[in-house]
This record gives sequence, structure tokens and C-alpha cells, in this order.
Amino acid sequence: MTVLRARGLGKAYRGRPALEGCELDIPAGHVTGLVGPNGAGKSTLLNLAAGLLEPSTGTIEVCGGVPGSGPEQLAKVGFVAQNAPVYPTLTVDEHLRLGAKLNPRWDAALAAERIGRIGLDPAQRAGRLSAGHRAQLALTLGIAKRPELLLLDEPVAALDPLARREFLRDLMAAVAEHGLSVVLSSHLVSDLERVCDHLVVLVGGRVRLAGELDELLATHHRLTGPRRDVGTLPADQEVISASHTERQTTVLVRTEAPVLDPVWTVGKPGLEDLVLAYLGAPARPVLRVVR
Ligand SMILES: Nc1ncnc2c1ncn2[C@@H]1O[C@H](COP(=O)(O)OP(=O)(O)OP(=O)(O)O)[C@@H](O)[C@H]1O
Repeated sequence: MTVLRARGLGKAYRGRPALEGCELDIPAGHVTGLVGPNGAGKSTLLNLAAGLLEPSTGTIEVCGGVPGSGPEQLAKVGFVAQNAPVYPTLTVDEHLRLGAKLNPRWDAALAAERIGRIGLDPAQRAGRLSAGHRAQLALTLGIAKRPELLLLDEPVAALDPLARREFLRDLMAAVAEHGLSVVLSSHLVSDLERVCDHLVVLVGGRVRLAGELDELLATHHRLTGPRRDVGTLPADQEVISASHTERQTTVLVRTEAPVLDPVWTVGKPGLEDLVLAYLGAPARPVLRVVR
């Protein structure tokens, strides 16, 4: 089942494109990491999925419906925007009560347990919380809503390393126990490596890479060998990035077939190598649909 489908999706702000020609099929029941450099269009994509923005071109469908199209649709999708917006004059407890009122599937026990574990004072006004605790409050509201799809825009940026680990653990528990689907943007590749099984790389408003993480890692190879022109590589080896020293060439290629040329030492890239290679690569409209 597909939880997010985009076809020819584009968004322009005052005529300037922020997202162009996005084709995506994000599967349900998985955690999908959304990565890309600053200004790549990640927040724009998440805001479109949450129904807070309207597409300029193309279509986006989330949990089988048009984003933000009615109460039923709104109940299915949770969104924690960048900088974790909360109501500054409401207390922590008032946020939880508001959550219970607004969300038909609200999990009060889970919300209370998280708030207690984090050590938030229920009587504290949200505007007086530290940035990390504010983020924790917003994330608690997102998880306790029990949506089908949770969209998180850089959710862990303000959290300390321990809080980050605990939050990611809570997220994975919700995926395992309730079949929650998650799309989260982050610059912290090591965190993504821990929780994501699908990946979308956006560069310059375009989808550069998308797919199942294991499959993506299996079809990319780091080749090291004597210096040579990478233009001479076989046509089925797509060159993603290349670097040279005086005597040596290192190249990251994508290919379904094994690399048999004995001149190369073939290594497996990690997620960070893969992401960095795509972020540094010249923008080409290489579209791939998540299966
Ligand atoms: N409200 C807006 N009005 C005009 N331009 C905007 C607006 N929001 C975003 N943009 C532009 O759209 C492009 C994509 O921005 P977006 O915030 O989606 O990127 P991002 O990948 O989330 O970046 P970051 O990693 O820095 O958060 C940028 O060039 C940005 O300047």
C-alpha cells in the first residue's frame, strides 16, 4: 500500500520553483528518510503532504486522499513542522487536553507516559519550555494522535543525544505496534541510518534518488583503482561522483550488475557516502519511484 503518492508534483513561490516534477510512491508501514541540502524543498514537500500548501503543478495524495481535505483526512495525518510549533501561552497539560479534544484516535496513556518520562511539568507554559522540551511536547502530540502517517520536519534537531535516541525508539515502537508510517526529514544521517528503511534524496527541488535503503546500498559501489577517465566506464554503470588524485581514481557508481573489471577494488558505500555523493552530484532529473 502507498501512503504518499506524488505525480508531476511542483510548487513555486512567487514564480520561483521550490519543487519540480516529483514522482514518488512511499510505501505504508515504513520509516522514510527525506534528505537534501538546505533549500532543497524538503519542508515544501512535507507541507504539501500535510495540506498546508497547495501544489502549483501535479498532484499529491496522502493515505488515499487529498491532503487537508476534511476532518477524516486530517485525523489520518500527523505533522510536526520545523521548529516544533506549540501554543506558547498554553500549559503542557492544556496541550494534552487539546490533543484529546481534537483527535479521534488520541492515546492519552501514551501521551502521559512520554511527558512523565521526559520530566515535563504539566503546569508549565509551553512558551517557557527549553527548545528541546518544546520539541518533545510537539513530538508527543504527533505520536499520541495515532495518525496513519506521521510527517516530521527535522524532528530531532533540538534534542540532546539521549533524548534523540529515546525519541527514535518511541517512533520505531509505534511503527512496529501500530503500523504507523513515517516520513522524516533530517540532516543527521546517522539517525536516519538507525531508523529508516526507505530513502528519498531531494536536490534542487527534484527527486534525485528514492527507494528501499537495502536495495539502494546494494546497487551502489565504490570503485578504487589507477587514475582513469570515468567517461570510459561501461554504459550500465551510472557515475554518481568521482574524485582523483595524481595516481588514483575513486568513483561511486550505480549498477544492477556486478562490477567485474579486475582493475577496480570494489567497496560498499555506507548511507553517509551515498547521501554525500548525491548531494554533491550535478542535478540531473533521475527519478526513481519507491517500491
Ligand atoms: N514561504 C516561502 N516564500 C518564498 N520562498 C520560499 C518559501 N518557503 C520556502 N521557500 C523557498 O523554497 C525553496 C525550498 O525551501 P524549503 O524550506 O522547502 O527547503 P528545505 O529543503 O526544507 O531547506 P532546509 O534544509 O534549509 O530546511 C528555498 O529556495 C526557499 O527559499
